[in-house]
Amino acid sequence: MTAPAPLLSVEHLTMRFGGLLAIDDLSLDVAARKITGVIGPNGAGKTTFFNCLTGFYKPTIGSVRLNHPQRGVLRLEALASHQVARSAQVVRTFQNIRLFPQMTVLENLIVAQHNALQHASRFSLAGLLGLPAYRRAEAAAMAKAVGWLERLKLIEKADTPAGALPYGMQRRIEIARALCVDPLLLCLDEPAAGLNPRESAELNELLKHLSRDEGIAILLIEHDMSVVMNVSDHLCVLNYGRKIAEGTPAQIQKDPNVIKAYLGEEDADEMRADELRADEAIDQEAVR
Ligand SMILES: Nc1ncnc2c1ncn2[C@@H]1O[C@H](COP(=O)(O)OP(=O)(O)OP(=O)(O)O)[C@@H](O)[C@H]1O
Repeated sequence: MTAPAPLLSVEHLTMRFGGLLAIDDLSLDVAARKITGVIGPNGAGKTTFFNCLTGFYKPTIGSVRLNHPQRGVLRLEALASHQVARSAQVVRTFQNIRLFPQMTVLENLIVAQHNALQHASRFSLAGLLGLPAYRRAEAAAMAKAVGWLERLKLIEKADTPAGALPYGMQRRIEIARALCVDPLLLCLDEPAAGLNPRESAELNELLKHLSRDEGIAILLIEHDMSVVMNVSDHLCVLNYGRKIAEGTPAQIQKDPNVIKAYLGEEDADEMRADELRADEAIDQEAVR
């Protein structure tokens, strides 16, 4: 049986800022309906990678092809950021929370759908006159927002200003807002940052639900290993802009290049020596 075509194919992606090579010849496939984690030490190029995928940066070299089920192959590197979200249905969240804090949770989710509403209003006239097409689009936007708030267990907070809610809940609202754009691929930049262990565990469940039950592919940048190792189907490790390893979480955890990148050469040697000593101790114990 042949493997299904990847949802996203990144080929030879390179991003240069003057003399700095932030992404260095990166190639990576992202599977549909799966969670792909992108990890690496600070400054490895993870956010730059997201910026190249989502139209915020034009890569210096390389291509990013999305296999859209209805629209065929789309070249993301040639699209502006609003087209990446609207036409390619590749949606992202940011490291820092970007909700409208004075608006209610529900309003934040409605605003995310302004493109659909703008179209239905034919850029204001139909909206001003309250024509049926606009009213239908408004009702659909409301139903979608309420649906996601229910599924993400946020419905009780629908009328609360987003800025008044705890940090972990605001992170969840950001994900709910991104879901209102019907993503095929959801790119999450450190969604566990600032969460306590209980909130991180809830995030794990949510991400698994979105990929397994809702069929949404997720690209996940995350430093919190309790999240990324738990939920990822596949991992890509970057260091100084280069891919240094790729595989399942179990493979990545024992990859010597990854251990070296995170711990440094000396600490990695020390860790290997500790492991050898522990193995020897077990062998001696077995002989006795
Ligand atoms: N707009 C920019 N102009 C110049 N250099 C940049 C720009 N954006 C990122 N960089 C540099 O590119 C490199 C990669 O940065 P990036 O933010 O992608 O790393 P990261 O892996 O996301 O790091 P962190 O985990 O700390 O968020 C860094 O050296 C950073 O200083």
